[in-house]
Amino acid sequence: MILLIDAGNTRIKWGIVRDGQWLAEGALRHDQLDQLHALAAAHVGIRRVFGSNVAGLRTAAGIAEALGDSAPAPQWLHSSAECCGVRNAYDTPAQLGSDRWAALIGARALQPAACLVVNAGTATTVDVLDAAGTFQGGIILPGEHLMRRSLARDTAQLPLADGHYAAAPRNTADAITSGCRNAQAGAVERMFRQIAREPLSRCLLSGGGADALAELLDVPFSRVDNLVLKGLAVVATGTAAT
Ligand SMILES: Nc1ncnc2c1ncn2[C@@H]1O[C@H](COP(=O)(O)OP(=O)(O)O)[C@@H](O)[C@H]1O
Ligand SMILES: CC(C)(COP(=O)(O)O)[C@@H](O)C(=O)NCCC(=O)O
Ligand SMILES: [K+]
Repeated sequence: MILLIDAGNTRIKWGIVRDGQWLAEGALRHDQLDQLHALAAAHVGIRRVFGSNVAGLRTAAGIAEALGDSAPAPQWLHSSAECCGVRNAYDTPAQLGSDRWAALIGARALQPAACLVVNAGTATTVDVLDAAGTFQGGIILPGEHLMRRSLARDTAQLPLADGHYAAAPRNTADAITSGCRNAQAGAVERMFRQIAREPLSRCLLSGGGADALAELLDVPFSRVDNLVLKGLAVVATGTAAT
């Protein structure tokens, strides 16, 4: 049994796999890390803890401390030039966020064709994976919530809006929500042009903001829950868990 952890800037996602099957999955806020101990203790036989952490050294230390003696010490994925059939063309491969790297590896295992790997979290990342399995590059933009928060923080008149999406918004809250969501969808649709002509090409959409984004997208896509965890399972076990 393996405990997999995807520590992002907003939430810590976790999953437990045994013999290629998911036994349980969930998510914690950063102030709920202490729950990890009970979680690990409830699954007797965890032989490895493997994760991606883009939330800083304090989070890594907090996770290790919270697990305590309930599980082995966590090991963390580092982005590299090649892993599980995926090649990393980043100028400095190790600089790529390990969550992006895990998601690319998970995507390749799910879909052996050109694909756009979209992770809509605190930040939104949109990464181009070609048909040969090479990560060609990708973009980072603020996620929808972060966009909305930045408008509230750095303008005099704009509130922290929780409006509805509209094609032609007629009030401030809807204008902000729709603008930020259009920015997300527009970025994905523009990046998709790079692979649109490839056979069977599509987007794989994951992350806390994926459902909102999916409602708007005008390109072929599949929703995949916890793609980062799925990629971590591939790295840890050599195959995709189901
Ligand atoms: N209903 C929603 N609509 C749009 N975005 C959402 C929604 N719910 C959550 N999110 C986004 O999902 C993020 C949290 O998702 P998650 O994938 O766990 O992020 P991270 O990996 O950065 O911790 C939030 O910061 C927010 O941007
Ligand atoms: C882009 C990210 C902030 C996304 O983090 P998240 O929104 O999932 O919390 C993270 O992948 C990161 O810190 N990357 C390092 C820089 C890079 O990938 O180039
Ligand atoms: K992300």
